[in-house]
Amino acid sequence: MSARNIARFWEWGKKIICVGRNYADHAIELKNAIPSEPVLFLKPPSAYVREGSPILLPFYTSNLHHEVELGVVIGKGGTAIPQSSAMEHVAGYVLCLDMTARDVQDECKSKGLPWTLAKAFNTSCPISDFIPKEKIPDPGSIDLWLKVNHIVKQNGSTSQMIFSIPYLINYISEIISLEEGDLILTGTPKGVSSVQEQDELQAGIDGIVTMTFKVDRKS
Ligand SMILES: CC(=O)CC(=O)C(=O)O
Ligand SMILES: [Mg+2]
Repeated sequence: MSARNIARFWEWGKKIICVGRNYADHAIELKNAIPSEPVLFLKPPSAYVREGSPILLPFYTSNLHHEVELGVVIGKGGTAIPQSSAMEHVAGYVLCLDMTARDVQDECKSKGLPWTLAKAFNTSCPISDFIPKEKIPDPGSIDLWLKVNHIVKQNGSTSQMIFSIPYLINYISEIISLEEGDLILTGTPKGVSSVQEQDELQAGIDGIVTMTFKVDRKS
């Protein structure tokens, strides 16, 4: 059997752990409180979609939002990983979209229900190519941007994160053991907005990666 290649981690079927409300400006734009501890939720591996395939609009939403986020790919698993050694567990990064059916999420929130339908549907996690760790020496200070049909909607720096990557790795791994190939989505800056069928989403980290996805309806 050939050795597994971390650069294709999305094929391994591991966990996708998402952090919500990790940027104060986004929490404020959605009228959410600024959290004192990370807000966590999960996506299944079936949420992954790669360039060349479309983001599919779920039939039950009329308000699908983009959220551009930095994804942290775990290279070495662990439980209760100390912040001081957390970065040793990182293999690299991907640029991610946390596609969110906002109307469904609002309804779930008002009824006290989990966000699964809003966040975990097929194609809800578009990702870029794998970015080796060495290419981003300081992941706590990079700019993420996203355009819809060539118009800039999101442009934020990971320096605005409320909880840093080492803090998140420690916090998450105290509760959910991390494994090689797991992905952590670290939250989105402000500027989320609605997308429609046939829209083109482009996102990037300057000088590092860009990615383009079309929005479509399941035929
Ligand atoms: C309100 C949200 O959808 C939380 C989230 O995913 C975020 O990135 O913030
Ligand atoms: Mg998000």
